[in-house]
Amino acid sequence: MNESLILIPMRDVVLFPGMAIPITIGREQSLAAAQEAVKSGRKIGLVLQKQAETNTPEGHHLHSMGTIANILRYVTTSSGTHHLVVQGEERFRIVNYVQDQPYLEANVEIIPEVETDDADIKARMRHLQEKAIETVQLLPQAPPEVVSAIQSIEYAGALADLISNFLDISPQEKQAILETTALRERLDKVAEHVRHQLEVLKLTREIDQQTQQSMDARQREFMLRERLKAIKKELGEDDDDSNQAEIDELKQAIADANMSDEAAEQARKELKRLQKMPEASGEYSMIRTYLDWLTNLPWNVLATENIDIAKAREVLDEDHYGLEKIKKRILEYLAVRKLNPQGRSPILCFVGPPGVGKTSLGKSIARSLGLPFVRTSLGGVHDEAEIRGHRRTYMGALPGNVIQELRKAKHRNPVFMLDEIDKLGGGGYHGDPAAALLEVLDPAQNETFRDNYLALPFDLSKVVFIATANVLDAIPGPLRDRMEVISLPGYTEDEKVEIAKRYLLSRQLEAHGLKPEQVHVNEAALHSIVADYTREAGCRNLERELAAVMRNAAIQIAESKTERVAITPAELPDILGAQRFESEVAMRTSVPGVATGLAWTPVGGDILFIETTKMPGNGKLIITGQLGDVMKESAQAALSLIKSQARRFGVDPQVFEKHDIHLHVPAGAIPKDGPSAGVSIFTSLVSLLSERKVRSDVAMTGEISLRGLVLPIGGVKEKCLAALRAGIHTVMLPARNRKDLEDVPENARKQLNFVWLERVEDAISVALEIAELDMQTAA
Ligand SMILES: Nc1ncnc2c1ncn2[C@@H]1O[C@H](COP(=O)(O)OP(=O)(O)OP(=O)(O)O)[C@@H](O)[C@H]1O
Repeated sequence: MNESLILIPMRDVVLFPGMAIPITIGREQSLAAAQEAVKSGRKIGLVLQKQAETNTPEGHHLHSMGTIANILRYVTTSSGTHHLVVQGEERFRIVNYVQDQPYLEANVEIIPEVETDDADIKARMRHLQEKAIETVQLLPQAPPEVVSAIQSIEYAGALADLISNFLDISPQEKQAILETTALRERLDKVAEHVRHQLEVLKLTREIDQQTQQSMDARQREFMLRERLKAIKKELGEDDDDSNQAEIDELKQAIADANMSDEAAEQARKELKRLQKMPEASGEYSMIRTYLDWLTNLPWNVLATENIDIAKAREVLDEDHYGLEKIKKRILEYLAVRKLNPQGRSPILCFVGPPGVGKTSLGKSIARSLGLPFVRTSLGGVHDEAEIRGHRRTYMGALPGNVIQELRKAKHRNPVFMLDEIDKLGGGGYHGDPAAALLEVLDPAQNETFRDNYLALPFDLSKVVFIATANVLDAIPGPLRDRMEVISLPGYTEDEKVEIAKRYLLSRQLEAHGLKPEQVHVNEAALHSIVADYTREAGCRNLERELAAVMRNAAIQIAESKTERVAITPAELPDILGAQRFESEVAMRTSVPGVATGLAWTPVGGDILFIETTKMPGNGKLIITGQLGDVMKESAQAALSLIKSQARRFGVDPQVFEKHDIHLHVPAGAIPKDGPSAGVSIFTSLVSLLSERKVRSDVAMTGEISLRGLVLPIGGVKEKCLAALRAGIHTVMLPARNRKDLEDVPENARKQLNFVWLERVEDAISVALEIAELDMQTAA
C-alpha cells in the first residue's frame, strides 16, 4: 500500500523502527517539513542522505529506504533552534517523489516486519543476544538498561534494530542494515558487526590493562626509589655523595699505597670501571673488594731489620731453656744475614714432635730481627688456590694465604712461619699445593710471585720463611731440598721441669690472674706432673696440666678459702686425678712373654709392649694388633731363629709341636711398622717359651737378622727419651748405634744404663730375669 509521506533528509543519523531519538532541525526544507507534519498531524519519513554535505537535497540525493516516525515532541528554544523527538515505527521504500520544495514529499511503500518462529532465526537471535550483551558490557558509554532491553526483546527484527542503534558503526553501515529486510541476513549482518566490535573492544581492553600494568610497575618502582632515597638520607648514606666520597677515598688510597707501577696502573683502571658502575651491582662490590686488597698490601713497606747478635742471644735465652745447639745454629744464621744482607739466607725448617718449641723459636727469631711475625698452617691444604688464591672470576674469590698473611703483617719482610709443611696435601684435581709453595720459596721466582686473585706480581724476596714439621720424611722431596732442617728431639724429664719452672709456671700464673706469691708448685710436684701425668716429647700437655693446677688454685683464692696455695705431689691426685702412667711397665711385664720395645713415632719416641702367648696347636704363628708387614716379617724371622736354635735359647724344641704362638702388639695409635721391633719380639718369644719374665726396667730396640745379628735402627735419641719418660733405666740398643749416643741429651745419658747388642743372645742374657742359660751346652 502506497501513501504519501513528508520526508526529512538526515545528514548522518539513521533511525531504526522502535527507537526514539532527538533530532535537531536546521535547514529550511526540514523545518518546513516538520512544521507541516506537526500542523497536519501527519507522520514523517526520515531518510539518510547519500552524502552528508548536500545542503538542499533532492530525491536522487537520498537513499531509497527510510523509517516512518511519529513526532513525539516539537520544541523551539529561545535561541531559535528547533528540536524534534521522534519515534521510529516502520521501514518504507520510496516509490516516487511528489515534490522537492518547500519540503520533500514522496509516495512510499511500507515494509512491514515479518516475525517468525523459525528455529534457525531463534538460534541466531540467541547468539546475537549473547554477543551483544557481552559487547555492551565492554562499552563504557552504554546505559545499563540496554542489557535488560536486549534480554527482554522477543522479535528477531526488533533485536537486530535495537542493537544496530547503539553499534559504533558509520551511518552508511547502519543504512545498509536498515535496507536489509530479510531477517536472517539482517541478523547475520548485525552479528558480524557485533563480533567485530567485540574483538576490537577486547583488544582495547587488553591494551588498556597492559599499559595500566606497566604504568603501575613504573609508578611502583619510582615510588620505591623515592622511598629508598629518603631512607638513605635518613641513615646518612646519601647516594650520590657517598659514592663519590668512596671513589675519592679509593683514589687517595691508591696514591698512598706506594704500589708497583704495574699495580698502580691496574688499580686506576679498575677505579675507572668502578666509577661507571651502579653501586648496587654485584660487580661494583667485587671491584671494590679487589681495590681494597690492592691498596692494603705492603707493596713497599719494609720493617727495618736490625740484627744485633748479642741481643739475639739474649732474646733466645730469654724465651727458651736449653736447645743450645739450635740456638747456636740460629745465631749463625742471623750473623750471616747481618754480614750479607743481600745474600739469600737458607730457609730454616724446624722438625720435631709437638710442643718442643718450634713456633716459639720462630717468634724469637722475629723478635731478635725486629720484624713482624705471621704464620699459616699448611696442614690439610689440598688446593693450590689456598696458597695462590682464586681467580677473580670465581664467586667469592680471595687471595691465597701467603698474600693474606702479608696483608696482616703490614710489611713486606715479616718472619713468615709455614706450619706443618709435612702435612701438605698431594697434587690432585685442584693443582699441586707443593708446587705452588716451591714457587713461594724459590728465590729465583718469588720476586715476582703471582697470586691468582691479584693477577699482579708481588715481591716475596724479602720475606723470612721458616717452616715447621713433625716428620722429616713426610716433607715433599723438592721442598725438603730447599730447606735447612733443624731437628728438635724433645726434652728429658729434668729439662721439662726446668722449662716449667722458668717459663710455663709464670706464664700460667699470669694467664690465671694469679701473683707468684699466691701459688707455689714445688719441684717434686713438677716432676710428678711430668712423669706421672704426661708422657710426651714436648711441653704441650705439661702446660695444660699446669693450667689445671692454676685453675684449681684460682678457685681457692677467689673463694677466699686461703691466701696461698702450695702444691706438692700429694695434692696432685685431687687436682689432676689418678696418675696416668704409673708403673705400667712393671704391671705389664709381670708375666713371661711380654717385652718392652721402643718405637719412633712422628710425635717423638714411645714405648710399646710386645705380648706373646702360647696355646695348644702345631707351631703356627698367629699375629694380631695393627702390625705392618715389615713387623710381621720380623716376627716370622724371630720365630724361625728360635726354632732353628731352640736349645741354645733355653727352649724345648718340642714346644712347637704342641703349641701355636700368638703375638700381639696392643698399644694403639703408634705406627707399628718398622723392623726395629725385631729384638723385642725375639725377647718376648724366648721369655714365653722358656718361661722366664722380662725385667720391667729394661726396654729394647733393634732389627735382627736370620742368623741372630742385631742390626742398627733410627731414632735413638727419641727412643731413649721415651724410655726415660716411662721410668726405664736400662736401654738395649744395637751396638752399631753407639755413634748416635752423642745425640742423646747429656742428662738423659746420665740417667740411663746402655746395653749394646751385637747378637740376640746378648739381649736374652740381660733382659730375662733368671739368666741361667748354659750357652755351651745349648750350642
Ligand atoms: N725450650 C723451651 N723453653 C721454654 N719454653 C718452651 C721450650 N720449648 C717449648 N716451650 C713452650 O712449650 C709450649 C709449646 O711450644 P710451641 O708452641 O713452640 O711448640 P711447637 O713445637 O711449635 O708445637 P706444634 O708443632 O704443636 O706447633 C710453648 O708455650 C713454648 O713456649
